Amino acid sequence: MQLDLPTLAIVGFLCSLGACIGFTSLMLVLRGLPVLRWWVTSLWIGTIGIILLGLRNQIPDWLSISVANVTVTLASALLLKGVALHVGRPLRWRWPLMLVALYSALNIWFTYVTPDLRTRVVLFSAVSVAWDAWTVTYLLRYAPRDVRLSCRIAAAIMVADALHFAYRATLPLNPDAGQNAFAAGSPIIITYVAGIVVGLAGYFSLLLMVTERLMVDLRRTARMDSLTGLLNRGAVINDGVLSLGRARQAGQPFSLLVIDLDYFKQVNDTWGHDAGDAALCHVARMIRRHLPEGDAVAGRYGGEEFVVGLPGWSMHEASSMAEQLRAELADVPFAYRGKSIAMTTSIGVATALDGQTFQAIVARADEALYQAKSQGRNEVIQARQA
Ligand SMILES: Nc1nc2c(ncn2[C@@H]2O[C@H](COP(=O)(O)OP(=O)(O)OP(=O)(O)O)[C@@H](O)[C@H]2O)c(=O)[nH]1
Repeated sequence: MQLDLPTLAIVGFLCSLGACIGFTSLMLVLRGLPVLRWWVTSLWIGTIGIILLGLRNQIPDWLSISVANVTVTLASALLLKGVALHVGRPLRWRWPLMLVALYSALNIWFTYVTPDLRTRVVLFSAVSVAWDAWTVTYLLRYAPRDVRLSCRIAAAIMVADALHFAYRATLPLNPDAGQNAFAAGSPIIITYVAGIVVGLAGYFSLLLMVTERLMVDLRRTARMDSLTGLLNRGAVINDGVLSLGRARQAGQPFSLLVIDLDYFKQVNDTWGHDAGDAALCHVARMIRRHLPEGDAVAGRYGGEEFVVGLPGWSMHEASSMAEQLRAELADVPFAYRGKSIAMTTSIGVATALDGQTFQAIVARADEALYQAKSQGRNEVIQARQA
């Protein structure tokens, strides 16, 4: 088998083209994922650059050298923009464009002013290492915890890419290479093969990042109450059980509130269902404001019923938070489209007894809540501690 440079260039081009087609299809299917737009644009522009580089001696030099190199480095800038967006640290154009401009100027200088292929090869490798290092910094420094694994894998692949370019940068320095850096023989062939392998791994790492992000979003959506943004019933039970377990292990108390709006049917009947929805969101916001940092669990347990789990909180502390919530809601009418909607709430409070399950604590808080309802509503009642 003959592994010559033109053959490897064609293989590289075909891989790149395949990635363009694959990622463009993915972008069409996952409409609305902005990072994919950056990455797909980067892949197409990079592929155009590879085509132009491959047409050396068949098209004018200004196309196969200058435009081709600028195009390839622009593709790296677009990839970086996508990565920055993916990790939630959008990057301004100014610095990437300055690197593109600096590299382009040097490339043009060593093509037309003092032509030197060896310097151009070193420059190309150096700027590729710079892009890799910049992108790795974003991936490792800013990746949110929930998508960190795929970002770390992508960073590792980029480090491999940087290493292969660093090695390639040393090849023209070999005295045997003369003005024809590509005459360096098998070492340059090895870097081309490595480039193709790392490139393919790089495409998969982009796919991995997109997949992990989608999985995280899917899990979050499955756990969320779509109206209020709090946890839904299933997630409250799931997280509540875990939170109770952790509190027990740490020898801490665990208290729980069940909050139910009073005469909520009347809110719907009087002001309309949209106003009812807005009122539920208003209560959710209020609950969120009162939540302590850390392990607390808050969710919508039923139609107009909310549950708040408070690990480390005693009955006394939980009751005083419940009283603040009740008073705040009763004292400040909810403003909705110029209307003022008065609302009150009844709250049951319970603290975990020895060995009691999460659901059993909810049931005890629920009993206290119904006592509050039967006593006239707008009240906080503590569950019996026996
Ligand atoms: N707007 C809106 N209303 C809801 C939602 N879920 C449940 N409800 C309404 O909440 C009301 C609950 O009514 P009831 O169970 O009679 O309770 P209530 O009127 O609050 O009376 P008490 O709890 O006894 O004070 C019903 O009218 C439901 O239609 C929702 O997501 N949005």
